[in-house]
Amino acid sequence: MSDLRLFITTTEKLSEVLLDLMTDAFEDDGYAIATMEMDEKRDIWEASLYIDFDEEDEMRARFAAVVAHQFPDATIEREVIPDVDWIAKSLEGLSPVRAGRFLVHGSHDRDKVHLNDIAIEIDAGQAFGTGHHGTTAGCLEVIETVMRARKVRNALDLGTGSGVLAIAARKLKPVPVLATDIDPIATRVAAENVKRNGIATGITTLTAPGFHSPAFATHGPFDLIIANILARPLIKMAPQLASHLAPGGSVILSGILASQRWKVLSAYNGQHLRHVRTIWRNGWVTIHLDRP
Ligand SMILES: C[S@@+](CC[C@H](N)C(=O)[O-])C[C@H]1O[C@@H](n2cnc3c(N)ncnc32)[C@H](O)[C@@H]1O
Repeated sequence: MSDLRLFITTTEKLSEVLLDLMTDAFEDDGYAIATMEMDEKRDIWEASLYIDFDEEDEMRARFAAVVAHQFPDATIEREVIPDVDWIAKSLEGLSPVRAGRFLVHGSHDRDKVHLNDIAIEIDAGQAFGTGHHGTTAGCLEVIETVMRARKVRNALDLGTGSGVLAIAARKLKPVPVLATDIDPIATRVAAENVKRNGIATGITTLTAPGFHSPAFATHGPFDLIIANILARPLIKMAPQLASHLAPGGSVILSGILASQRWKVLSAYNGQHLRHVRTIWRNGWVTIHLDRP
């Protein structure tokens, strides 16, 4: 388990350069690497390397050597990572989460919704997706950007979990949304959450592994495909996902660790999709691509 974080404070652009250098140097040794936005307005980012206490001297020297050429003036700072009680932490994940105009909140926080919020009510339960995870929040942010900027006539939320992203898309624009999950419990929870959010029609929930159902052909091709799963299945399903994307369509991928970003990007570039933007949150990335 990592106990210590060594990090360099930088800007968004330079954090990407640092991430590449760090990935090349440390990924094969199994070290966790992350870039995090600390202050959006002032463009302050941190590029971090997670290590054990007893290797601090050695790893600090390696880190300094890796960045020395391109960042000769970089200061390597350190932070001790406190022990976290993850069970307590997950139960505590009940405060509302803001991502763009979306506010994802539990039923006990209805009074926290402001006039201009697009509120999504999800209680922590048996399916993933209360908005607290960096991947969900990243997807919400990109959904808003895409649906405002592009002509989206229908959407697919693959790996819907609690249904949070499908609900978000439908609340932004009254387009048909197909929400699927490999797990029948998730599909049931998603359907309940759709109703609870006052959406009577427009979202179809379906249990299916990957693209294995004729429903994808019936409902597709899609102008927007959102898939917050994990890097490995996303890489594997790149050809199928691309084949269900309409011309000019957009794709939002998440569940990807920062260190896996290039592998996912190259799988989707291989399907002639173009990288538009990456959002980094707590070591996870959300990738927005489109079909030119
Ligand atoms: C990280 S959760 C994402 C939930 C929600 N979309 C969100 O963004 O918060 C991933 C979901 O994908 C589902 N999943 C995993 N592999 C899948 C597959 N091959 N096909 C469909 N769903 C899958 C899981 O059951 C889980 O509910």
